[in-house]
Amino acid sequence: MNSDKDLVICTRGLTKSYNGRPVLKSLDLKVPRNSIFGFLGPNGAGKSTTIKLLLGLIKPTAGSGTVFGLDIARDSAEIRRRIGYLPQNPRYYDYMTARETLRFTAGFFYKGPAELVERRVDETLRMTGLDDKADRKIKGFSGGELQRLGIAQAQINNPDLLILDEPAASLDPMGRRDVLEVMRSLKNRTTIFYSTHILDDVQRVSDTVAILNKGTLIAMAPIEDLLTAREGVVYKLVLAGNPAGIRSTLTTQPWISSVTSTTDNGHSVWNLTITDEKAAERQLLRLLLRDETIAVKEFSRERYDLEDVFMRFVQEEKCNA
Ligand SMILES: Nc1ncnc2c1ncn2[C@@H]1O[C@H](COP(=O)(O)OP(=O)(O)OP(=O)(O)O)[C@@H](O)[C@H]1O
Repeated sequence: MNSDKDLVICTRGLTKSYNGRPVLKSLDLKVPRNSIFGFLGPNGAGKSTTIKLLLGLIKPTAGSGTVFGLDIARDSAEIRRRIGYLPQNPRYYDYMTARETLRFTAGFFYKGPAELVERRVDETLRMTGLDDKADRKIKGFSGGELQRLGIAQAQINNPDLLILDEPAASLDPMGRRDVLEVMRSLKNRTTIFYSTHILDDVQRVSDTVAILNKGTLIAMAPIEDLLTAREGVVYKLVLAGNPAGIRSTLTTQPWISSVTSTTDNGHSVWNLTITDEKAAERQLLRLLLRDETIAVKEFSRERYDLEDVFMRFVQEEKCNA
């Protein structure tokens, strides 16, 4: 696990209530430096509330938090100075061009001689793929272009942390792909904390994910761990021939915890749950190929879809409620 100095955001017991109704319940969030951290949850889960607390725009009812080690209640002005923020519904002056908009933003957040500012505006337009639209009025921009402009604005002062509230929610597949691509390309420059209710986006772009449901954090882990750790790694095999011999060989391997089987079109379809992945990589295929009474039709390592993981966590929450 990360030590606190590797964390850009760290909250402890962070809680927010409105009129006595808790909408965020004792949140312990740890966001590692240089991660693309997907903050996932359905509508109303408390994602925007968390972001507003981190930015110091609202005060916690209980608990505390730090961003860059600075206290979110006490040092919010300093925190905001070092953050780039894209709100859920950004507003633009649509009579301006993209370049004029970024110059305007730079006037507030990027200090330096005019030449340097101009260079930064150019660089930011390039980074967000807007260089060929730089001098067009925003009025005709697509949703995806507007969101990229929003990321460009948030990025103008080279922030140490970008906070994006639902950056791709309202976009069509092309717009979403472009926005996710821009986020991916910024990974080595900054930490990105973004909220979303779209599982697919998290799976495509994040390296770490936290799942929030009804104000409660129900999971937080590197995405790979979340996708594999719940039941161990599963290999799927489709075999032709007589599998009796290989079955008894496999069930005695200490690195296989279970074998379930069905038949499909006369073939045996097996799911093997693996407890030691390295041992499986070394031995499994070799054991199968050694058995001449079977033919291996299919051999694959199954990945859980984040949607499965999410649904399972949410189900468990309901059961524990
Ligand atoms: N100022 C407020 N007064 C009362 N309730 C509020 C206030 N702001 C937010 N809430 C409630 O807090 C809950 C969490 O809202 P929040 O906006 O944080 O959710 P979210 O996860 O960002 O959802 P969405 O994706 O729909 O924006 C909701 O039930 C919302 O109605």
